[in-house]
Amino acid sequence: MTTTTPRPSSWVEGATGSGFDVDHLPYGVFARSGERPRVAVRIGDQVLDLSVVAAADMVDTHALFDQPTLNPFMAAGPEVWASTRAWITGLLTGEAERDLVEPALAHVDSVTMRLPFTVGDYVDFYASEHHASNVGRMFRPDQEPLLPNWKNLPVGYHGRSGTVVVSGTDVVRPCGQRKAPTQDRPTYGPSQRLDIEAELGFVVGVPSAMGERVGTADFARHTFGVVGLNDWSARDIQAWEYVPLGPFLGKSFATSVSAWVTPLAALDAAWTDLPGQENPEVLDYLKVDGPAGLDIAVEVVLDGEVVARPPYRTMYWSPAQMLAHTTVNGASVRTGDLWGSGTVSGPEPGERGSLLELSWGGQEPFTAGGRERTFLEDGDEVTLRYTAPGTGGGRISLGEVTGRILPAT
Ligand SMILES: O=C(O)/C=C/C(=O)CC(=O)CC(=O)O
Ligand SMILES: [Ca+2]
Ligand SMILES: [Mg+2]
Repeated sequence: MTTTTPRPSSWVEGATGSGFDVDHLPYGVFARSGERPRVAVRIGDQVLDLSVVAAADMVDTHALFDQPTLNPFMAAGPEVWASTRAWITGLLTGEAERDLVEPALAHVDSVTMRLPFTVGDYVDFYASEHHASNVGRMFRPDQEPLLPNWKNLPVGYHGRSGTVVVSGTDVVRPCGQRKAPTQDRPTYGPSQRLDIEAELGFVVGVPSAMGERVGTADFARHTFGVVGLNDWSARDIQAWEYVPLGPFLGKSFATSVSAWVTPLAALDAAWTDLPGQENPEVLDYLKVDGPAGLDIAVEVVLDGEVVARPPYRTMYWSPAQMLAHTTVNGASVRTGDLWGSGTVSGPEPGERGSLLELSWGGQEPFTAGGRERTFLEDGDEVTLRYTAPGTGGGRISLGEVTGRILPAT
């Protein structure tokens, strides 16, 4: 892990120790009634309207912030990301432009946060060895838990970008076909095994051309940042439909992402070694140089209680390998492409990132809010929280993802 020099704190009240000081500075899109949505950065519990301060400060990229999505800023590339971060840090730590900044601050609770970027393609991976082994044991009890390809390539599937929603959006219980092994015929109806998947999402900033491969070393040139991600999953629909082409309607009804996108630069102190890929050794295009994993701590909150603490650093496949694999056939990526890490599960029972695993297929209920629980009930609210070491010596809080289950329609 990199050693860090403490950075100055912001003069914004409450920023110090909030997880949202100047060592973090995540971006989002906010709106107030009657106003057009614009790009903001978060400091403490305040949103700073970047469109206003950039125009007043005559920043030459100011037009990137007077936008309803982060896409134009994300496409602008690493030099603009770095100069913007340095400019914002100066505004929020120095006194010189405080008169300009203060009127552009608003409490997060006084604005509505929008989906921060227009999602291009959404791809979801399966990068946790512990999750993949647990699911394998439950879905395919008569086979080896990990299929032969699993340690040779990061397994993934294409999801549905049009149903990616921002944190706080309610999720209607999906209906679909399901067939329990004990039934002769499938039935149709509301999912009875509705679940969460605690994941991280990675967002592409700089596109690549068709025919070009993005190597693992080029990860930071293309990747803008990280969001919290809940890949809601209907296990009964999934278990019946997934053979042989993979998840389809069991996961396409909603995927929630955090309103705040943490730029990669805020994770400089979080890089850590992968758990190890020696047996088998991976092909050359998947090799990584140096620490490629991320030390991000996840919390799953159900019914107001933390029910799991999945550690992202235990993931087998790194984000750089997922991007390299996505483009190794010459497929291009676009600004706004989103890829999910796959469910984050650690080796311990209390580190599992899905209710499927926490309740072992519904057979071993766990407790939350003083009650026995298996899958999601109508009215349940689930929040995923994420923290990582910051470059200032403390921890940063990545954007949380929350969603409530509404009854099937
Ligand atoms: O092994 C299976 O059939 C199960 C696959 C998944 O649940 C896919 C998925 O969303 C992967 C993940 O989030 O890790
Ligand atoms: Ca998933
Ligand atoms: Mg999904």
